[in-house]
Amino acid sequence: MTASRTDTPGIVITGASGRMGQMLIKTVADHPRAHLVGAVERAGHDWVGQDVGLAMGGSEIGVTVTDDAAAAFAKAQAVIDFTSPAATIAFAGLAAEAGVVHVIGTTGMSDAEIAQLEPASRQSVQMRAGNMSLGVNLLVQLTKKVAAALDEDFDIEVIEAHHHHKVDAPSGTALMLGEAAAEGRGVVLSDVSDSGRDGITGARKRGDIGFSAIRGGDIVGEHDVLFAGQGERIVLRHLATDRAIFARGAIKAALWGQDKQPGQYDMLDVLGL
Ligand SMILES: NC(=O)C1=CN([C@@H]2O[C@H](COP(=O)(O)OP(=O)(O)OC[C@H]3O[C@@H](n4cnc5c(N)ncnc54)[C@H](O)[C@@H]3O)[C@@H](O)[C@H]2O)C=CC1
Ligand SMILES: O=C(O)C1=N[C@H](C(=O)O)C[C@H](O)C1
Repeated sequence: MTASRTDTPGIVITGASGRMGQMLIKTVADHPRAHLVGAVERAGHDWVGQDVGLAMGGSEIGVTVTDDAAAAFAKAQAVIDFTSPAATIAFAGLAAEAGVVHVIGTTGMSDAEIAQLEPASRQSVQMRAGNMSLGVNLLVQLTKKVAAALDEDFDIEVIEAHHHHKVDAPSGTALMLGEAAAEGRGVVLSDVSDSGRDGITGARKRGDIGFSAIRGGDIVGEHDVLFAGQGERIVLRHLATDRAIFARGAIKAALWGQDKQPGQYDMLDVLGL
């Protein structure tokens, strides 16, 4: 990791010791147009008080891990947050108070939890996406187009696979793809969503959008959108093999948000898709 220019936007990473936290710290520290100003972990975590570079097993980078998010945010222009729903709701309020861009990658949020983010977005730029990669966001647009072109003779199924540590299902990406398919078809996802099939489920209902989740090993993230018709199938697929794709997208969003008005945005806004 090299020192980045300090005249570039300063970024705080929350959940610093996590899989995404560590990837983000490396990617920000090496980024030519951003620099790391803070690393936040939950109170009581053994990284708190340590230099984040040393805690990650590398060389010192001069940023001490803290559990004082408000103090860290006060020194930053953007916060990149891949943590948990409860932490993200708290960070949204703190980001609004500090007036910094809040990039949210956390998934597994209920509709009620998502609604709790809105008040903060009146005072800060909030960019939230279940997947920050260019490839998945392109796939979202392709899914919408294919779903709009086909009728209900084609059954839509979203199939995802992730590592065995993942705690939420369907994945945030699967839900983005399901929403895109529903939008293309002109229906509301919650009216047609079918997930967690088990036992005597009855025949598949025409028009449903199904979800299946695989969990195993170190799979970074794989998503198929299957359009299954009579005598033919179309499969749109994205395979993530490196978490760097999510980190690069999150930093792009943090930089993009610097001159935007407060409000809620997604990765399609950032990428102009
Ligand atoms: N939107 C996207 O592109 C992507 C989203 N994700 C999502 O990001 C989230 C995190 O994923 P991972 O890094 O794999 O999980 P992880 O479990 O490895 O890391 C989460 C980190 O957040 C920390 N944390 C929890 N509460 C906290 C608090 N109050 N203050 C500070 N830190 C706190 C934990 O201690 C942990 O270090 C998940 O919801 C996952 O689905 C993951 C990859 C890509
Ligand atoms: O938890 C993960 O790892 C991932 N989560 C996101 C999701 O829920 O879709 C994005 C990516 O697939 C990795």
